[in-house]
Amino acid sequence: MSTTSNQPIPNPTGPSPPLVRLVVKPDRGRSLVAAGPIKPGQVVLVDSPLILYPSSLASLPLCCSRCFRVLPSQPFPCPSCHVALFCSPKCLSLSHPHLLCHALPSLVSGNDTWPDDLLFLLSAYSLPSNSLLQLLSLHSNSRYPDEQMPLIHSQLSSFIPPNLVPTHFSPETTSSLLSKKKTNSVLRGGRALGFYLWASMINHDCLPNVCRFGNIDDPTRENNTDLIFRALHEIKEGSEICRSYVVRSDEYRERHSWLIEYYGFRCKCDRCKIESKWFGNEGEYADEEEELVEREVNFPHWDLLMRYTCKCDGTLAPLPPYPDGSVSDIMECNWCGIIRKYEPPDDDPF
Ligand SMILES: C[S@@+](CC[C@H](N)C(=O)[O-])C[C@H]1O[C@@H](n2cnc3c(N)ncnc32)[C@H](O)[C@@H]1O
Repeated sequence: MSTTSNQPIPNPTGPSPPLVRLVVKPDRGRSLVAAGPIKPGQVVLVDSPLILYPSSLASLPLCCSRCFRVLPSQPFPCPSCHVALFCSPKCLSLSHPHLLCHALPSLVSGNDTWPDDLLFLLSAYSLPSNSLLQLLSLHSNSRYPDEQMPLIHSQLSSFIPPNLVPTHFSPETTSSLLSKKKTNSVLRGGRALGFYLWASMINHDCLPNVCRFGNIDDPTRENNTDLIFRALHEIKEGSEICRSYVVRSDEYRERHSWLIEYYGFRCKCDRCKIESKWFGNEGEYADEEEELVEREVNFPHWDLLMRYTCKCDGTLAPLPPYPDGSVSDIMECNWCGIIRKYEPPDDDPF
């Protein structure tokens, strides 16, 4: 059962009309579903970051503070803080979050306990009010430790001059912002963390039907910080769009602990229903032999898993359909970038 939301999905650089709509499901909250039939390889969603900020102080000398590409040998320093560096006059002119800019000289020379959280908070509080509220609307299932909150908020206050105090600045907002990090932040290129409003609405399945592309270092993409979601196979109208929050080749037990720890839910997808019974889990199978028979004979998802798993453990998705609408049989890995023709999996799964 689901409730249709009237909330439109603005997707300026994505498919038009949008291929997804937002619904609310009783067991998992906001969810994206296919607004019509979706073809294998089709771009389902393109999402730009609400914020993107350096994941640590160590990232600052390595990457552009605007686009987060690796810096050239002659970068352009920020004329205000002299700490942030930019890769081009264009990125320099677009600059970086104003509160972060103000705080960076003290932050890099100080000895704060939580510099990474301060980088996030200063970037978030620099957002225009409506974007900050969008960030605050994201789901979270963990609370920042209450005992650390007064200290981190007072450290944060010391970096914000009285004339720049943002509208929603308060210990409650700070606490709420920090609680969003674990469930929603996306690491980009190992050096920046981003929050993406619509991508954050995509729920999990251990047999996902979309995967995420978007190499931040791709020199051919102007919007290099966008995330692009492509369909792995055909998706029927009304079906939920799901990505995998875990490494898909991981065993049930690892997937289960990760999902509980980071996302606070127990996955009940078709794959988990079967694998949870395997030997060593909560299992029905009394011994390893019985389990191996089950894995080889009765695991209906083997072909699906193999077809879309690259040797590097990344996910393979078909290239977007050709202009005439025909589907490509060329697969691209979202992790190592390899492009190869679809090869049927070996017979022997193990
Ligand atoms: C990134 S958010 C996804 C959007 C979220 N449903 C919302 O309402 O904003 C992740 C959260 O969605 C829920 N979720 C995602 N996939 C789920 C699933 N397969 N089963 C149950 N809950 C799920 C969990 O609460 C998880 O912490």
